[in-house]
Amino acid sequence: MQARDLTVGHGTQAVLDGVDLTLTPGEVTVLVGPNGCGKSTLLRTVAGLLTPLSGGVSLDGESIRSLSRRALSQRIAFLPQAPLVPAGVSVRELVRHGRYAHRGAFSRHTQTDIDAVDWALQVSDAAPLADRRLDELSGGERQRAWLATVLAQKAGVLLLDEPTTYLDMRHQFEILDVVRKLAKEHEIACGVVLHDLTQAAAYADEVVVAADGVVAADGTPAEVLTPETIHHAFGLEVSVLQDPDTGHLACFPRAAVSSTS
Ligand SMILES: Nc1ncnc2c1ncn2[C@@H]1O[C@H](COP(=O)(O)OP(=O)(O)OP(=O)(O)O)[C@@H](O)[C@H]1O
Repeated sequence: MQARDLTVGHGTQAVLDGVDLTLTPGEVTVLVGPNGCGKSTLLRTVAGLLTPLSGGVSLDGESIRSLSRRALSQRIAFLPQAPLVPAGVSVRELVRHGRYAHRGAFSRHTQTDIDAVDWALQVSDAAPLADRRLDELSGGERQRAWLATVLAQKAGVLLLDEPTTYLDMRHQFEILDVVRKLAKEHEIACGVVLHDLTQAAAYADEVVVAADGVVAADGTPAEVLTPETIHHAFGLEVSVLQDPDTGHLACFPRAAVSSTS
């Protein structure tokens, strides 16, 4: 997936300008930035849910504007930040909806659909919840059900807006492990919004930092997650240290800039 010279926003109001973004099969790209900088707006735009103010998005060289909604859903799976919870729907029924793009509205589920739903429930650790009603689950349980739904879509591009919200620490890491494994083993191009810079450093091949209406930096975690860039984007002084066991970077906040100046 490629976005070139993209301006995204709402109505006539631009939020991010001049964005070049490439999501590559087999790689996890993590989008970070302060609240309100435009991460969700960008993700929704490359998912085809918002029209860019200028520029365009293409999949394998084909503009996404030329694709029908169904064709787009076969190729791009998108998990929004706070999906609306349908009343009375079981987790398995919800996850089955993830297969909608692959079958007609009135056709029956094939064995491929059933296998995809079972697999998605399994890898999201949502299988024990399959027969529970979605509106009766905790925030974290519900998040795993939603994740299973987009995984069942089996699209080549996976876009996740803060998928670790509500999850306890173990499930946060498990979900990010699943995302990374999917990218590496199934050649899926993953774009993920995260707030935790240490998680971004551990799971991203590429980090994109949005701030002040533009992409302020992009590159590998080591190139991007520097005290200078973080200071510029978040107004926060941090120490960036390397975990001697994993080699991953970890960010330790020291002080918000406004409180030290
Ligand atoms: N539907 C909308 N209509 C008008 N403005 C919007 C709409 N949705 C978001 N905005 C505005 O667009 C800007 C970017 O919002 P967006 O949700 O993309 O930020 P974000 O980086 O994802 O934030 P957060 O980290 O808080 O989730 C904000 O100023 C927000 O108020």
